[in-house]
Amino acid sequence: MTERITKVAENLNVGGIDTVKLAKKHGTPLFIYDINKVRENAQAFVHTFQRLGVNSQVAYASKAFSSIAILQVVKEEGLSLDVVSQGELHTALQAGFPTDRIHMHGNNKSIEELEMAIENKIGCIVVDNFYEIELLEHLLEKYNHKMSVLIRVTPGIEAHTHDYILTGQEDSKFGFDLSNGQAEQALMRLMTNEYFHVEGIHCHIGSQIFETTGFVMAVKKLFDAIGKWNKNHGFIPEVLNLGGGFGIKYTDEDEPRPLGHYVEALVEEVKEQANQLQIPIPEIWIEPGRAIVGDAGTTLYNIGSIKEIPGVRKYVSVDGGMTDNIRPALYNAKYAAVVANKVNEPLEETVSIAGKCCESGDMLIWDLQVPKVESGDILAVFSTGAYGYAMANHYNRFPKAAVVFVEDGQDQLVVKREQYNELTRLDLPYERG
Ligand SMILES: Cc1ncc(COP(=O)(O)O)c(C=O)c1O
Ligand SMILES: N[C@@H](CCCC[NH3+])C(=O)O
Repeated sequence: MTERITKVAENLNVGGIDTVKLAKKHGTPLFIYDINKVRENAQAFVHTFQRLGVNSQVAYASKAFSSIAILQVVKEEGLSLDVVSQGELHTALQAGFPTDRIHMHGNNKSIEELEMAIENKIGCIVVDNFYEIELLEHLLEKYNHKMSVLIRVTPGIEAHTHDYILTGQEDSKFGFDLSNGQAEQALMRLMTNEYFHVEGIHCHIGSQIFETTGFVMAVKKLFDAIGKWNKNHGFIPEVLNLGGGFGIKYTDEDEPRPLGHYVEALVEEVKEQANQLQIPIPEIWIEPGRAIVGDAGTTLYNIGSIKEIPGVRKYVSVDGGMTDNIRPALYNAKYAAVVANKVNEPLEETVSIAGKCCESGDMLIWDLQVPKVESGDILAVFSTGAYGYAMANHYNRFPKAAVVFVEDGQDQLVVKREQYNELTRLDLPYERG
């Protein structure tokens, strides 16, 4: 899939390391991240902004994969961070992430979450709804703290992606609607309260989007509003946060643009629109998650049972599934994979890769071309770095997989495999009477 994933001798090699050896050393299922690829993805965004001479922040959307180690890498690359919960903020603090570069999202932020954000003086809160404004009005006064905020708006854009990961359309649980005036009401309420510094506007149109058209349309819609708000309230945004959503390659059917291409399209449109309105070019922020870590991740599984139904299908079961990658079951997401210990062998058969959960829908890949597979082979599924470990669950009480980073020929365990006693650590015995 990437140039770093090479076929050396008989085995698949990722980041300079033989994946079959990694599977033996760390066990399976195993997430491996090619850290040089993470760095390369981050810099593709950062360098393009620098080349275009625009002030920017590239905030990693940590929902894609949050762990102390990955946030340390992201910090080293100079990115900012998007968190959507106390748990994600806690992880960021544990990783020593500079709090002034943390932005908080959420469509139902709790008092505790907001207090944690205020107490840690995070860089900004992306305000989502009127209930949140009310909570913040009380809390900021109580803490006597002035908070930088962005107003999250829904621009009414239907990007071309799966319905469940669309967010910019009018009928959405996120943000203030632009067309019905709610966004303007929110702006006025925030601008007239001394505890808020309204830095700008945020919008996110969805995830795994390839075309630049949706992003460009969103910028146009934002500037329509800015023009109006400028006239009505003298509002000039210092920041435009255009969210994440930049698509990556999962299979050969996907044709994403180079990451810098999305930045170029956004910057060009923002510059043009700002010039038309005769306002200074705002700082442009983006929030990629998938595009930073997605194609840097590969999952290794051990192949166990193989069931052939003559004339129908061959099911090849692996020792993970919807517990470590729920995306195929949830979004019908497609993945590419190879048998890691047989990468040089000719493709001989078509099989379907099943997970081990007690669900017929727990299928990772339908109709995959492979060499002759046998129990004990190692399957490597590509581009699992985003929303894989992050959405892992305990269905059927399977422990969570381990995560290993590979970089310059070295491997490092960064998230331990969960143990059975950890699965029951919150359980209390039943006591009658
Ligand atoms: C507000 C917001 N920002 C950023 C992201 C990251 O999206 P992606 O991982 O597709 O870049 C999401 C998720 O879709 C999001 O909801
Ligand atoms: N979790 C989703 C994307 C939604 C991202 C968060 N808004 C996925 O796996 O594709």
